[in-house]
Amino acid sequence: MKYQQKKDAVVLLEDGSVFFGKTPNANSSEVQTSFGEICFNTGMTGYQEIFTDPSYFGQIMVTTNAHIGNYGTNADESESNSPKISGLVCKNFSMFPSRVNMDKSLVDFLTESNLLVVSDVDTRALVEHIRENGAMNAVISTETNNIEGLHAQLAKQPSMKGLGLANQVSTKEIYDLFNETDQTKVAVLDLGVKQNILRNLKKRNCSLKVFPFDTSYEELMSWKPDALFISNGPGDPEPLTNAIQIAKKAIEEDFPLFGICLGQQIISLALGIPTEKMHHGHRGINHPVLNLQTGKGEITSQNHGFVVEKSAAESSDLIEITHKHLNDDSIAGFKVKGKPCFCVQYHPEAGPGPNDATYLFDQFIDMIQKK
Ligand SMILES: NC(=O)CC[C@H](N)C(=O)O
Repeated sequence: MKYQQKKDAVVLLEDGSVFFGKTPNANSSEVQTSFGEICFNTGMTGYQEIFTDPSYFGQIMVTTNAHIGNYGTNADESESNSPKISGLVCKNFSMFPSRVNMDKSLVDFLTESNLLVVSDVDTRALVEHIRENGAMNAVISTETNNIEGLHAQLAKQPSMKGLGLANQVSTKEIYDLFNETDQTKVAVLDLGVKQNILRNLKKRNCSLKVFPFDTSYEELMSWKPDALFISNGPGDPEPLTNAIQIAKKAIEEDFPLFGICLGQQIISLALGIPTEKMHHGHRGINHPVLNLQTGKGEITSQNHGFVVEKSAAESSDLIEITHKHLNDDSIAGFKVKGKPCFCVQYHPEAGPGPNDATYLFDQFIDMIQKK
């Protein structure tokens, strides 16, 4: 058998808390260790989309759904070319997946990318701990007898606050996604873009050119796009000065601009409205949002650990807040007054998650056509 016996493993948090589990995929003769910021996702399904979402780069994912891996993986369902999390912590990890259209087991999918899985963890206690004590760095390891040594190494890891990570996940080369029937040229600034965003734009007859995170505004414009899109992505938005400059120029020049998640944070910083680190973030597929323009609720997919500073957003006369998160009243979306520019903190593309908010892509196309 390819994977023999489960080996003991540990989840150690920055505050010294220790949770024990087993790993189904560590090489039995080697020690394996991985660092990252610990976070949890409450989605009951969609683990492959979550693990391959580039916004999770640098994070160890705890899944609250008790069964992970039971429907395997399928190459068509990835949000990028490989898993992007730093490691997985779960309760029950299935070694015997079953689904008609799966092409690989989750254990193979993750092991091929050298990703450590720690299962059999009391994830309810772990999640409660993160909820109460906030986001922090953690290490997962098969080195269960060296807690002190691991803790010393963990103390040297950088904090997620202040960390720019788009350079780790953005495309290295410019690439095109064209359709015969394409009508609208959209330049995508790739800070870690999810495939489902590109699919949603293509579905609406957009010709896309995807640019690396450090492309200049002038180079983006030299393609003569009709609009600009700033993507989701990992890390703190604040160090992404080039992206912030691009948003600033687009807004100044009345150039159509749409941003999702990290994209919203970048647009906010471009307007001088600061962002801040949240206590433990929003990550799941049933986050309720109120659309303040229609008065309707939307159930949304979310994945963010930073947020636009609420008091600064509310007192800014540059923006109109269009969406609010119904759990904590945080800023879920805004538009820039008098400019063809809007953004949301959540994921209208879903992947995974509900499709309540896909109208935002239509709104983007309408905005471009009006312009
Ligand atoms: N999904 C995203 O774009 C996340 C944005 C940012 N990295 C955050 O955690 O808030």
